[in-house]
Amino acid sequence: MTAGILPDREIARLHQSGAIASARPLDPDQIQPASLDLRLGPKAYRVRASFLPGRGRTVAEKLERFSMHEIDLTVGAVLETGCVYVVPILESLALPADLRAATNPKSSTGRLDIFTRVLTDGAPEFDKVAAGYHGPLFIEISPRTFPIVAREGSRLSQIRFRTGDAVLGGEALEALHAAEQLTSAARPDISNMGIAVSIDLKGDASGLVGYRGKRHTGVVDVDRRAAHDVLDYWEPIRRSGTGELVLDPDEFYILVSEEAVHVPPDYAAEMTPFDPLVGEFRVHYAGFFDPGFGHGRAGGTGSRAVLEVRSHDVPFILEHGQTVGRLVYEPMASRPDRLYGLDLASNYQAQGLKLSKHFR
Ligand SMILES: Nc1ccn([C@H]2C[C@H](O)[C@@H](COP(=O)(O)OP(=O)(O)OP(=O)(O)O)O2)c(=O)n1
Repeated sequence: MTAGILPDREIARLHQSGAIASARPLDPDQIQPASLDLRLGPKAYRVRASFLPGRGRTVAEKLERFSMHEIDLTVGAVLETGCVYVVPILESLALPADLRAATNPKSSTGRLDIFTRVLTDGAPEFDKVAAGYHGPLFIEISPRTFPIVAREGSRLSQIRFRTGDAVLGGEALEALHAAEQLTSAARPDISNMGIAVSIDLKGDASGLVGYRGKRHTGVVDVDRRAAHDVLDYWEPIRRSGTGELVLDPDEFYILVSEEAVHVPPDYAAEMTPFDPLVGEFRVHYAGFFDPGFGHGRAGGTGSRAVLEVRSHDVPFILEHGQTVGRLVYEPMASRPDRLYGLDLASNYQAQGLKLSKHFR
């Protein structure tokens, strides 16, 4: 198979062959152009603290030691901020030896500041699924800003499957940018680490720059769209005279990229946080960008990247145009049948500054 990220059709094939098994039939829109959404199983475990199983150990073994309480998700339950939960996922894997995977919170999950990571048996790291992995998947969930309601079947994270190592280096990325214009920056900073994405602090015509999460709000139901009023959960942030924004330590911000970004149909991208050694702040969740995101023929012209930003330990002054992340591009093993924004109920195509789909 050609090196790269597996498209929708190949993910469906993995499901048919049993390499992706599920306790329930897949939801009709669960397979995305370059990823599969993972669904919560019927039970959550409230654990004392986050953990990794480590080599040779199963997550179930560790849950026996660290679980404080079991929660029934068949009827839905509130997951509180500051608490850590582990939930067995409905899908499990029996990957062929040449296929590995990576997981990531869905964009909607990152925008709600729900910290999630996926665990596999024997894993020394979060969010990486070893080539040829056979076994269950578990998700660790820790809501940071808003308490949430989740239930069996809720989709908080997603998985991408890849073969080989085909991430584009600096020169290949320069060539792709010359052919396809990956960001709207006049002279983008391109390196082996990806193409730079910077922050917009000028805002829209009304001067709106972003949002800061409120504290002590009501719950957000992760399965309900346009169900919550923005101002009950978010404080709008307006442009300042100087074009700076001081990030309060441990507050959560939704901001937007200065550049429009573009993922051509034969590629997928991933945003990586800006090197935190350079600053005390970081784009917190970043995430997967689908083939077709921001693509003109898929109705995406002008799509910006949404940036979930936090400062740690000290207040940090962000300035307009500062680099906050990098988009790393990787070819698809073959072109997906469906692109983001085309034939899909895509929530964020052609977005500007956009909160998650749960708000109206
Ligand atoms: N920091 C990020 C991460 C992603 N995206 C964009 C690019 C993705 O292609 C798109 C959708 O991402 P997900 O599939 O993760 O999001 P959801 O599944 O929540 O949304 P949808 O229902 O639209 O697929 O959001 C973004 O603007 N900013």
